[in-house]
Amino acid sequence: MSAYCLATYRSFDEKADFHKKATGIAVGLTVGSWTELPEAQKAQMEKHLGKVVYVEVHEPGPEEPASGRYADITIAYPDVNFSRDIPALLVTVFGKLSMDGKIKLIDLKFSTDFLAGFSGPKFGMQGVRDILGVHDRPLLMSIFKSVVGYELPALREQFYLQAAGGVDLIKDDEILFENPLTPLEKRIEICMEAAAQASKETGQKLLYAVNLTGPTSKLAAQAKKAINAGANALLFNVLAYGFDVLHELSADPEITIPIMAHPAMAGATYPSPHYGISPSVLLGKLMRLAGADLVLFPSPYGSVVMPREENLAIKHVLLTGDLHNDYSYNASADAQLKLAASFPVPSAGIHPGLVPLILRDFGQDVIVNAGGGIHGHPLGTIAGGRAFRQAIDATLQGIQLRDYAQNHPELQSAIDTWGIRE
Ligand SMILES: CSCCC(=O)C(=O)COP(=O)(O)O
Repeated sequence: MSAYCLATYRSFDEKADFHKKATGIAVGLTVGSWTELPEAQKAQMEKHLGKVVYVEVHEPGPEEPASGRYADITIAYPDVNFSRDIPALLVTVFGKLSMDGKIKLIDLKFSTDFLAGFSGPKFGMQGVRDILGVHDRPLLMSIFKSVVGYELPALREQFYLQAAGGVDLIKDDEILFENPLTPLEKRIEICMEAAAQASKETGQKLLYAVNLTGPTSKLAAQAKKAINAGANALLFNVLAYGFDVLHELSADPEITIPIMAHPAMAGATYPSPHYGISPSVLLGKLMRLAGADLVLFPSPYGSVVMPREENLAIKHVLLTGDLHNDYSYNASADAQLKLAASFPVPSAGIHPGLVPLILRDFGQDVIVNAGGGIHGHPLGTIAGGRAFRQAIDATLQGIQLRDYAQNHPELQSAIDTWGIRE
C-alpha cells in the first residue's frame, strides 16, 4: 500500500463549496490537474494524486456571524511526492496554500515511512532526568535576564545566584548572541565554574543551555566547539533557523548534549484562528519530530498567554501523542519508531503563585521556568529559586501555598509580591 502523510486544515468561507475546495487542494498540491488528463496518463499519475480523506462543514448557527462558517478538511499526500524532510513536507502541504485565503493548518500526521527518516530527541524527557538524577518532581529552570552589554564577571555572578537557589537548569537569554563581551567559549567556562561552585553547596547537578547562534552553515561546528568547552546543553531558536537545521543538529552523532528549543518568532505563525499553523503542530509535533529534547512555549497562566486547550494539546503531542497516521499505518514498523518524549516547558511571566496551576495541568512531567519570577524576587535571585522550589514541594505534598509559606519566608515574600492564582 502507498504511504501517505495527512494534513488537516480549517478553512473559513461564507459561501464556498468545501468539498470542491478539498478536491482542489488534493489535486492542486499534488498532480496539478486531474480531470483533464488522458486515461493513460491518469494510470501513471494515480500514485502521486492527493486524496480527500474527510470534509466536515461547520454551518454557523442563527446567533453566529456568516464569517464563522468553516470546514475541517483532511488531505492525504502520497510520500512518493516529497523527500523525507520537514521542509519538503511543509512546502507540499502548506506552501502556496498558506497564502490562499483564510486557512489554517491544524494537524499533521506522518506515515511510517516518513517517520523512519527521524530519530527524534536524542535524550528526551527521560534522558534529561537521568543526567540530572531527578525523577520524582518537576524540574525548575531559570533564565538569564539583562545580560546584553554585561561582562563575564557580572554574568558569572548572575549564573551563580540562579544556581545557588536550587534550579536544575539555567538557559541563556535567547537574545544573547556571539559577542565580544561574553563569547561562547568564555561564557561556558565561567558559567560551568559557577555551576560547580553552586553544586558543592546545593548537592544538585545542573544543565546550562548556552545559546547556539551564528550563520547556519557554521552551527554544527559551533555546537561542537561549545561541547569541547564544557557545555552540557544547547539553546536553539528553531523557528528563526528552520526545523531542518534542528533535525540536522539533533541527528549529528557528535552533538552529545540535549537541545532546548526556544519558540522565538512562533507568534508570527500560530495565534490567528484563521491563518498559520496551530501550536500543537508548530511547537509540538514538528519540534519533537525534529529532535528537540526540551520545548519552551507560552503558558496559559503568565504574561504571554496561550489558551489552555492549546497548551494541553502541545503537552499531549510532546509527551505521548503518536505522530503516525492511521491511513497507511504499519503497526510492526511503527512500533520501532516510538520517538522519545520532549520535555514541555510552559513559560513567560511565571511566578511561584502559578506553580499549583502548572502542576494541575502538567503533573510532574514539566519544567517550571522563570526569568523575572526568579530575578525579581524582593529578597534576591537565590531567594527567587528557593521560593519556586518551596512552591513545588508544597504542591507535591498537597499543601496550600499560603500554609506552606508560613514557615518559608522566600515563598511568603513571593506570594506577597505576585499573589497566588487559583
Ligand atoms: C514565550 S516562551 C519563552 C520564555 C522566555 O524565554 C523568557 O525569557 C521568559 O521570561 P520571563 O521573565 O517572562 O519568565
